[in-house]
Amino acid sequence: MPTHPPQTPVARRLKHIKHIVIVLSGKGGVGKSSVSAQLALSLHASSPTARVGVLDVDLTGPSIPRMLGLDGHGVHQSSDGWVPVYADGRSARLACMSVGFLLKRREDSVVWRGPKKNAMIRQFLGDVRWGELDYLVIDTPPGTSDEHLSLLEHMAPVHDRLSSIIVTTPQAVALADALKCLSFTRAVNLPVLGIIENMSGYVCPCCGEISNVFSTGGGAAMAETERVPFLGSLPVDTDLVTLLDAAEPDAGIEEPAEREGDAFAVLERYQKTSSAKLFKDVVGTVIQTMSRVG
Ligand SMILES: Nc1ncnc2c1ncn2[C@@H]1O[C@H](COP(=O)(O)OP(=O)(O)OP(=O)(O)O)[C@@H](O)[C@H]1O
Ligand code: SF4
Repeated sequence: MPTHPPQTPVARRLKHIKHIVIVLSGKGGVGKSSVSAQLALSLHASSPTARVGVLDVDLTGPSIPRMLGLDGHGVHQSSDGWVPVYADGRSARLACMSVGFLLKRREDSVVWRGPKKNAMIRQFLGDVRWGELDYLVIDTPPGTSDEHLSLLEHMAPVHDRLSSIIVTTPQAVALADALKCLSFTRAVNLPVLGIIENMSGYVCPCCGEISNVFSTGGGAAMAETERVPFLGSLPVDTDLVTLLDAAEPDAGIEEPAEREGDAFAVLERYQKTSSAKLFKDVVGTVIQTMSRVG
């Protein structure tokens, strides 16, 4: 009788997740977290039944809770592990987990050495009750650090369901770092769904016209040279900043039920931004490519 190797806690937890997308960037501040948040919001909107999770492993700079309007929420520890925070309330189709939910205040910082970060990542992967998901989006720290290696090591049993997206801006320094990221994915045999060029031009808040303030097209050129799909260009969109950065927790609101309103507002308002319209095409390509990869 053939014997199967015992499943690791991570493999057991991630058993019912169809696709896992790791979002990477070579440099900080290029919009990796906002792309992760938009990817989750757009995948959620891509079908009335899509179930999406977002895991924020940017341990020293967690911004996903704020971007999804979930700041101030806490994580519930059940007898069967951590229950993620749902951005869409009882529909429970958009689940989120971040170290940000474990900090007392948003300003608190995480000052951990490598082994503690590794343990936290293992706990995130092995202890969160995601249930059945179509997509799990993982936001990572900039560059390729210990966190990335821990993540891939713990997820080795589900490697066949992993893929990645690389986010860059058009500037030469960002592109050079994005290239390092691409070389990392090749070294660890991680499929790349494509490259996104963020902050590529500027959307005029008056007329919606896109102007090229800095150079654009570097991401597309890099994708062509490196024979990686180009997923699209996202301009600087002031509506997006207002939405993702202004989801400040209201000091007067303490009840979780009232706080839930912030997340619903983000879900609704995002779909009205010009970024959401552009991102719809990105997500269409991502879904198509993912079905070929994993
Ligand atoms: N297309 C865009 N239009 C306007 N603002 C954007 C856009 N993309 C990102 N931003 C803003 O730029 C800032 C940095 O973005 P974000 O936090 O996503 O970057 P990051 O690469 O994840 O940074 P970190 O180094 O913290 O990991 C945020 O204030 C975000 O709202
Ligand atoms: S893009 Fe159009 S509306 Fe916007 S500032 Fe220029 S001219 Fe005015």
